[in-house]
Amino acid sequence: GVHVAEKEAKRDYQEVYNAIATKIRDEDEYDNYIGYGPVLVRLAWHSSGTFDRNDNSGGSFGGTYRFKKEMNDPSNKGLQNAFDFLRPIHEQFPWISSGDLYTLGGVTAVQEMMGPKIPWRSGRVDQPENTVPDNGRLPDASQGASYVRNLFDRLGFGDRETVALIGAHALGKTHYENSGYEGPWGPSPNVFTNDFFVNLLNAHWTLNTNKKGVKQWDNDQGHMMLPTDMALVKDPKYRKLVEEYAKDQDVFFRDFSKAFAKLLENNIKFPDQNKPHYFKTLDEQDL
Ligand code: HEM
Ligand SMILES: Cc1nc2ccccn2c1N
Repeated sequence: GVHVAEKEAKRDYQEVYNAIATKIRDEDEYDNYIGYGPVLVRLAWHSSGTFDRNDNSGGSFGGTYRFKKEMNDPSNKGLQNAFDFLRPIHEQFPWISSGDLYTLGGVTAVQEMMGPKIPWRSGRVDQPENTVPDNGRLPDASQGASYVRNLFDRLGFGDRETVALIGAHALGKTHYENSGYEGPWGPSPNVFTNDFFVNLLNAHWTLNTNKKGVKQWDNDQGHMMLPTDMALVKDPKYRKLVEEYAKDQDVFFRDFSKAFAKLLENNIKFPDQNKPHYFKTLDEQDL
C-alpha cells in the first residue's frame, strides 16, 4: 500500500548533499574517470523503479535495496559500487533513512553533473526484509517500444515522462560484466545533456551481436545504444518526443526534473510540512 512519509525532522539535508557531492568530485577516477555520478543516478532509479501502481507495491520508501534479495537482482548488477560509495556517507549521517539516502544520491549526482535541479522531499522510512519486492520488476533492455510503454505505464508514466527519463542514458556506460552490453561511453558520460537524443537521431547505427552474444546498436564513433533505446526512434509517438528533446535541451531538462522527482516519490504520500528541497550545487556555494 501507499506509504506515508515521516514528518521532516530538523535536519540539514544540504550538508548530506555536500558530503555526497564532495565525494563525487574527489573520487573522479572510478570507471575510467567517468566518476560515480552515473551509477548513483542508476541506484536512485533502480531503488524506485520496483513500483507497481496496480497494487501500490515497491518504490523507494523502504530502502529495501539494502537487502541481498534486491541487491542481487540480476538487473542490479554493478550497483554495489554506488552502495559502497554511500556507506561512509551513511556512517557520517546515521539519522538518514536508506530510501532517503539512495534517492538523494541520485539527485546530488544529476545536479553536480550540471543537470536540472530536482526537487526532493525527505521522510522515507526503512522497512524490514519481508517487504522486499520480487526481482524482475526492472526493465529488460532487449525489448521493443510496446514493452517499454507497458513497463512505464506500470510505473505510472506516459510517453513524455518515459522518453525524458531514458534521456539519463546520456550518462555513464554499459559494462559486459553487469548487463552483457558493452559500449565505450557516449560524448558526455559525466555531464548531463540532451546528447542521448541528438546521438540517437544523428548517428548511423548498425545492429551487432556483441562478444557476449547480445544484440546492441553501435555507431561509427564507438558509441552504443540498447534495443530499448533504439525503440524510442522506431516508435512514431516516442520519436516525436526524441526530436523535441534533441532540439531543445531546456525542455528536456524541465521534463526530466518533473519525471525524476515523481519516480523517486512513487508510492509515497508526503505530509504538507515536508516541503521540497531545492539543493544548491557545490559551485553555487563556492565550495
Ligand atoms: C527501458 C528502460 C531502461 C532500460 C532497459 C535500462 C537498461 C540499462 C542497462 C542495461 C544499463 C547498463 C548497465 C551496466 O552494464 O552497467 C543501463 C545503464 C544506466 N541507466 Fe538505464 N535503463 C533504462 C532506463 C533508465 C532510467 C529511467 C534511468 C534514470 C532516470 C537510467 C539510468 C541509467 C544510467 C545513469 C546508466 C549508466 C550507469 C553506469 O554508467 O554505471 N536508465 N541502463
Ligand atoms: C553513453 C551511454 N550511457 C548509456 C547507459 C545505458 C545505455 C546506453 N548508454 C549510452 N549510450
